[in-house]
Amino acid sequence: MQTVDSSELAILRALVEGTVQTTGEDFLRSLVRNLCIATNVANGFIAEFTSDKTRIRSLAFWTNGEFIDNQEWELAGTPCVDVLAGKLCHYPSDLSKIFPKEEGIESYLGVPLQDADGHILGHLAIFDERAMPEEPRLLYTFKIFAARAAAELNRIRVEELCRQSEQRYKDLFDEAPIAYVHEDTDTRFLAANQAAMRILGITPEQVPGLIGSSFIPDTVEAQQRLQLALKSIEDGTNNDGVVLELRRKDNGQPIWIQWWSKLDPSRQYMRTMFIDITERVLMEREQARLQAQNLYLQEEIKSTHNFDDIIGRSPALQSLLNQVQRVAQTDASVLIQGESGTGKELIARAIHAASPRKNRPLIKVNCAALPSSLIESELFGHEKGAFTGAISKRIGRFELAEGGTLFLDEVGEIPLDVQVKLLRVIQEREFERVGGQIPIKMDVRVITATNRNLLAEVAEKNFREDLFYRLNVFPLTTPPLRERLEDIPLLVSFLLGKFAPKIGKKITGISAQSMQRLQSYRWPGNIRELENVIERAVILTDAPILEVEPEQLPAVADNGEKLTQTNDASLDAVAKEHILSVLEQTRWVIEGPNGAAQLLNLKPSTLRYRMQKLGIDKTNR
Ligand SMILES: Nc1ncnc2c1ncn2[C@@H]1O[C@H](COP(=O)(O)OP(=O)(O)OP(=O)(O)O)[C@@H](O)[C@H]1O
Repeated sequence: MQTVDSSELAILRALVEGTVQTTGEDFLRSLVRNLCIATNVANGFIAEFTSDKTRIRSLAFWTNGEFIDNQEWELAGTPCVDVLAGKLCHYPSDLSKIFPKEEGIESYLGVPLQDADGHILGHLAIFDERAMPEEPRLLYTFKIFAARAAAELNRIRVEELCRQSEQRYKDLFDEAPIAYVHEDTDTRFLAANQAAMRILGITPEQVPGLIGSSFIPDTVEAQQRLQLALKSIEDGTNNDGVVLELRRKDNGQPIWIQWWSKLDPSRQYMRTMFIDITERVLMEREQARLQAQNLYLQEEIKSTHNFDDIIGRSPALQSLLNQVQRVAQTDASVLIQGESGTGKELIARAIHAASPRKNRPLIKVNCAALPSSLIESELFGHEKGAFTGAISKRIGRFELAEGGTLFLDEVGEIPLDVQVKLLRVIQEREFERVGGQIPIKMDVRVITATNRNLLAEVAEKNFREDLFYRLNVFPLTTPPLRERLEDIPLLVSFLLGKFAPKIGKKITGISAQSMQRLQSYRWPGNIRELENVIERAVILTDAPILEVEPEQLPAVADNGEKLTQTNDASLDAVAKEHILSVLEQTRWVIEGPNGAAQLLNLKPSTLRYRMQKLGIDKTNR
């Protein structure tokens, strides 16, 4: 055993030097050892009580100049019982007589270690085989050591509580279903929880230093949203969270989040929370698509209320219908060529109706009725702000036709730049909205029709050859009416059944002479013209047997072209004259307050379509 420096200073030095450098277990060992040296007692220990307070467990144990392993022992029958009761307890001699269990031990000095609230944290004790007289210096020294020991135990306990609470917070942060990110004020990531990493498609290694704004795609709309979001954070008005569009880091997939961000009181970093609302946004998009489709289909029902069966038994028509039946079962692109009014649209609808897509919509785009600048956005839709006038997002016809068929009528009118895009879309089966960057997958069958000679347009470089072959996988030609004159009686009876009740006339048939007249006419306007002639005759007739007078059929040149007649009274001719005179009057201005469309009370697109149909072109004047 070491000799003791008896001065108070030496004791305090032993205490300070023995414990100042260390914490935790080392501190406790050093404290016990120095306590024994300072008090000149052979044995000492610091211990804690088990949670049921029946046993005692040492944290540091010094015996005769060395540490021994920590141990646990029964409390009952030892002087430690008094210590647990919160008392300092000193047995200067004869300890083993009072506590027979402590055989060979003569003296004992123990004290409870308490926190500021009086809770017992542990127990410090020294004991010896020699007597331990009750000297003030001994008690004084002992109490100083005890105070330090209590402070350290308290510190250890608080540290443990902090560690547990931090762990709880970390678990909560990590495993919360809501995404948490700590970012510095430049949106550089400091930490991200598991939900955030899962939503953003990043790994823990990628987190430090990632820039939050790098998740935002470079589209007008997404960037605008970000600016609005940042502003609302600055103004403190983002209480409901802002919706942001992001791209996942791992696969570039678009995601939408509802985002809250707040500057930490330290102003060093931002506490950001978000939830994944991609599913909701996609559902809303689908809902918008369905609403637009619904609207389109309602219009469609109105405009096709006269849609009826295909009438005719001529071999030319029957062979066409045979091909329709066959091609309908496939997904092949079909190009229907034929003169105006021969029933191309009817055939397109028949293909759709006989195809496996029949329960999905057939969406029609009349490419001639649209100004070329709008065709692209009509077909593919556009994002808000994609171009001047794109005030809100628009869903294109390809999207409306999802799962069904898109019928591009007058496909020869599509401008060359849109032809390139159309070709790519048909090849890759995906497209982007104008001004958008998200590729939209599509499952759409494309049927096209034209009354132009598309091959000649290809030769003239007005139509892309590659697109022509893409569209013309299965070519169909609708025969002109003059090549199936034998269908005229059937068509006439069908048309009488259609118009007479509508106009309110009782007509039972047509005179043989009139029928003969109809069958010897060349029908340059085909069935549409026949419809017009019959409708007009029904209006004019009062008898139950319909008469078609020679003057009701415009004279036709040998090549099938209508002869220009000064007294041409057909509806088309009258309409053409009227439109021409209005156009002259507006100096060929179509749109705007003084445009021809306004004067004729038509939509500009409808007027353009009619002009095209009637062959009205400024360059021919
Ligand atoms: N075989 C037929 N039976 C009954 N009606 C027909 C038949 N073919 C065409 N029609 C009618 O003739 C009119 C013109 O047909 P449709 O619009 O399909 O022709 P189109 O070739 O597409 O014309 P355009 O090239 O001018 O667009 C429609 O009212 C249609 O119902």
